[in-house]
Amino acid sequence: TTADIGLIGLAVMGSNLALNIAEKGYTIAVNNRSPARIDEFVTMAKEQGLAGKVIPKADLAEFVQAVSRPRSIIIMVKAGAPVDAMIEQLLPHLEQGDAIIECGNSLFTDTQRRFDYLKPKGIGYLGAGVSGGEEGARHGPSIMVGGSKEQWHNAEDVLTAIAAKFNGESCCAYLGEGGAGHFVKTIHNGIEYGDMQMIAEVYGVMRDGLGMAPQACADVFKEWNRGPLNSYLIEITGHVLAAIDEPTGKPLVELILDKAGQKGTGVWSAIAAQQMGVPATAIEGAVAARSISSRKDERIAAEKIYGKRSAGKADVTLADLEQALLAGKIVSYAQGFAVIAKASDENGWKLPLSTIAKIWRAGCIIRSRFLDQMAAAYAKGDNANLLIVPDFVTLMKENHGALRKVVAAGAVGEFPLICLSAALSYFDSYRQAQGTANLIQGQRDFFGAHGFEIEGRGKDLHGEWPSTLGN
Ligand SMILES: O=C(O)[C@H](O)[C@@H](O)[C@H](O)[C@H](O)COP(=O)(O)O
Repeated sequence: TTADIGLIGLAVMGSNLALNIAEKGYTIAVNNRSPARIDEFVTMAKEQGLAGKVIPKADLAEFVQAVSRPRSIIIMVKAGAPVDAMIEQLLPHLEQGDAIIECGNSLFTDTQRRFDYLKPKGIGYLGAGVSGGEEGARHGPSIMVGGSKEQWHNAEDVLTAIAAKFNGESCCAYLGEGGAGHFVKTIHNGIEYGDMQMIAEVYGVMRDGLGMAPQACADVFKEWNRGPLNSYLIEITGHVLAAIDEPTGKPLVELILDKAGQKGTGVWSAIAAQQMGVPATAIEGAVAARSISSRKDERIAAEKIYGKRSAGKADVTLADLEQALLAGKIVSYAQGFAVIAKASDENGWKLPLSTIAKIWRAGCIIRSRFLDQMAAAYAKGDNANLLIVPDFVTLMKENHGALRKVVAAGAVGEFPLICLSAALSYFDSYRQAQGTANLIQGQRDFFGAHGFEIEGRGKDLHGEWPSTLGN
């Protein structure tokens, strides 16, 4: 028998994807740098009754031969140089029309480069962003595919079959050429950062401003998961806050060190937004908050200098916090989708915003009921900023008051609300017809003759500025 598809890289995500593929009835050839890991995988497949669908091959040439042509070979190795090394190892064994499907968290410019490198060799390259963590990979992730359209059709059945389903619809789609898939995954992660940071900021107000214990906070998040905030991140927040550390019997969350890790996709999404001139303050705020959190010693020292926050009880209700979170989320998604829309134009990807919202409704980390509303809103046509899409205008009008109240209480109450306040200021800037950049234009012209525009008079005008020499 030959395999329908091949997979190299049997670490957690790779082996779970392979088991998912076998479970969906496809025969899969597997390979891994260390042969021992292949044996472990075969044992796992046996335990799950899937061994009949697995063709283990330690030798790379034999592995490639075991996959039916035109071949689709998934590689699940560490992002960066290991991907390029894997491509070079595979190339001598591949034939015209075969394709490599790279499913790691790769930087989209690397994916674009690899796509361009392999195209003249007649080898297809698909950069597929896979979201949903270990559980998602095993039982149904969200899959954002970019690259060679022809080879996508070769792998389409398998990838759509293994992906999560929302109302029976697969959360896997082809999004565009080159690095389109990995770009969309990167922005998914940027939005994920924003969601997580806003949830953490609200938890901070509950803990320090309303004196709530972790279990009480957990109960509130469980309640919110039955409402408009229904989402995977709200759901797991309830579980994390309710978890008890067995050895001590204490709430686990209170023992976890408050230093957030980050592997890079948040930074990539913030950089991409900046480079395209699309304001993504919520994503940038979330990245910055993780960086600040990592400076634990500095924070301890600074608290000694300035003292602990002293402002007492926060003047907000739980309902305010729920609405503020919803308003903050709308702004963060508006920013994320604006970045995607701009990247689509700049790269000629024609990214289908409605489809992206659709494939994020299940399987991925940001999956939520909210995304179903967004898919419907974007299906109505224009790629406008979410903040002016009718359905979301109503939601924003109903909820920005609470965001304002929470951010104001945060400022007075000495709560660090980097993300929520960034979202509010973006909203107020975006809805302000007459802003203050006129002064900046004057200042730029004053010190650098950069020019300014006066409507009806001209674009590159200059002021007669006094000299400041000697001042
Ligand atoms: O969509 C997903 O399944 C996750 O986003 C996944 O890709 C991974 O968990 C993040 O990359 C972690 O990112 P950080 O380490 O940067 O939080």
